[in-house]
Order: sequence, then C-alpha cells, then structure tokens
Amino acid sequence: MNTQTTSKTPVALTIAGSDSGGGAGIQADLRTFAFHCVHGTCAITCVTAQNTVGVVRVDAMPKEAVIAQIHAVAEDIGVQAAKTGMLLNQEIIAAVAEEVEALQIDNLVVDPVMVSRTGAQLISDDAVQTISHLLIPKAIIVTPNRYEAQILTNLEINSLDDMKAAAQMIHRSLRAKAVLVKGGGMQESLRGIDIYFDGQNLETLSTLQIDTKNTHGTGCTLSAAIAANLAMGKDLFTAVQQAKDYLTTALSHALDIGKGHGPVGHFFPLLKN
Ligand SMILES: Nc1ncnc2c1ncn2[C@@H]1O[C@H](COP(=O)(O)OP(=O)(O)OP(=O)(O)O)[C@@H](O)[C@H]1O
Ligand SMILES: Cc1ncc(CO)c(N)n1
Repeated sequence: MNTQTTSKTPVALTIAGSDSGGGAGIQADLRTFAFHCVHGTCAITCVTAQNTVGVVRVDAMPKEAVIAQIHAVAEDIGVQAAKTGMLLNQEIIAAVAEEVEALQIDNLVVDPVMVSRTGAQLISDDAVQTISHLLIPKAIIVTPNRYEAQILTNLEINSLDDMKAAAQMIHRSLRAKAVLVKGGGMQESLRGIDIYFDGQNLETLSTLQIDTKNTHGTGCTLSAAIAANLAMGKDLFTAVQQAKDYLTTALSHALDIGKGHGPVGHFFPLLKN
C-alpha cells in the first residue's frame, strides 16, 4: 500500500455562497475542483435556501467570518488560484477585495454574481459599484453573463457585436485584465457563445449548443473550472478554453432532478456509457 501523501497537489479557493440544492455556488465549485484533481477549499459568504425552482431565503455570513475562512486557508494550506461567486453585500465584497490584495492572490477569477438568468438584480446598487471598482480591477479575469455585462457597461446587449463591445469596455473602463462575456442568456442562435478579451486578443468561444432546461450552475462551474486550471499552472487562455470544454460536457450530462432547472452533471468521467 502506498501511504505517501501527494505534496504537489494544486489548491484552489472558492469564496461564494452555499446552495442547499447542490447545483450552484460552493457545492458546484468544490465538485468542479475535485473533478480537476485540484484540492478545493472554501470561504462561505452566505447560506441560500434554494432548489431547482428558485431561491427561498438568503442569510449572509458576518464579514469577519468570511475573512477568517480565507485567512485560515491561506496561512496554512496556500492558494494557487481563487474564484469569487455570490458575495451578496457591499461589506463582504469590500472585505474580500481587501483580503485578496493583502494576500496577493494573483490568480483571481471574479464571477460577478449580480443578476439571475431571468435578468432580476440580486444585489444592491451599492454592492454593484463595489464589485466594479474594488474587486474587478484585482481579477485576472471577470466572467459576467449577459445581464451583468449590461449593468457593468450600461450597454444593451443583443448581438455578438454588442458582447464584443461590452468585453472591450469592461477591460478599458473597469481595468479588468481579461473579460469573458458569457452567452447563456442570449437568444437561441447565440446561446453557448462566449466572448474573451484580454486587451490584445478578442476571441469568440463557441461550442455545441445543448438543448436542455437543466442549466443550473453553469456560470459557477465555468469560473471554478477556470480557477482549477489556473491552480494547475495553465496560462489564462488555455484555462478558459479547457474550462469551456468541461462545462459543455457537464451541461450535456445535466441532471434531470427537481421540478425546475436541474444542475449540470459532473459525473461524466465516472460514467461507463
Ligand atoms: N444551452 C447551452 N448550450 C451550451 N452552452 C451553454 C448553454 N447555456 C449556457 N451555456 C454556457 O454556460 C456558461 C455560463 O453561461 P451563462 O450565461 O449561463 O452564465 P450565468 O448566467 O452566470 O450562469 P448561472 O445560471 O450559473 O448563473 C457559458 O459558457 C455559456 O456559453
Ligand atoms: C449560491 C449561489 N451562487 C450562485 C448562483 C448563480 O447561479 C446561485 N444560484 N446560488
């Protein structure tokens, strides 16, 4: 029996909310890290009571508790890459931004969770401003969906050209090092197409469109997979391309559970057929 521990295991940290339904948030992130053979650590920002139909209740953690979790992980285990998801309120966002700066976490993926898939704003205007001005400039990449990109730019996004203009504006005016504008909320012909911009390269990432209502956790899974790939030392564009492939495969194995939108499925490497 081999009793040695693995010394070079990459470690990623997710700073996000808990989803009781297990499809998005911390649960999706840790599962994604695990399926990339990356050790997953977490700082829970809020606890949601939700399922495949919707969010019933959200309770925020005190900001001190969020920071203590990040500290506990960073000072002992170390963090090769991190991602943020639902940060919920201005206090938590500002504290996380400060901590990320203090710990010099360079591989930071910011999924600016602000708006539901239907376009409803989930956080206050003050919190949006704090994400824009304190957190996004610290990210190696920010991954807004269609509606989040609209809020960040004040642009209407209806076409591929609009997605490109938004990615360029977020890079320029919010000082994001790189941007991925996601197309899950676009009309059918553009669904599954994402725009990547890093200040030099403007790339269109397209995949097979998956015809499913079970799309819960797509954004969380994608940003966690990018963080996992960065933790493994991949360059940013490779990390994004491979994360997109992982997400597409997971989406094509989505789970038909619950009465609403089931979660993307991560078990495909274990399935025989
Ligand atoms: N039907 C689909 N077929 C293929 N890819 C899809 C489909 N729907 C979404 N995607 C992809 O899923 C990823 C997440 O995009 P989306 O716009 O859904 O993010 P999000 O709104 O942040 O997700 P979430 O619902 O988890 O909040 C993107 O890469 C997007 O292109
Ligand atoms: C906890 C949590 N984070 C993110 C999302 C967005 O999918 C969600 N529904 N729940």
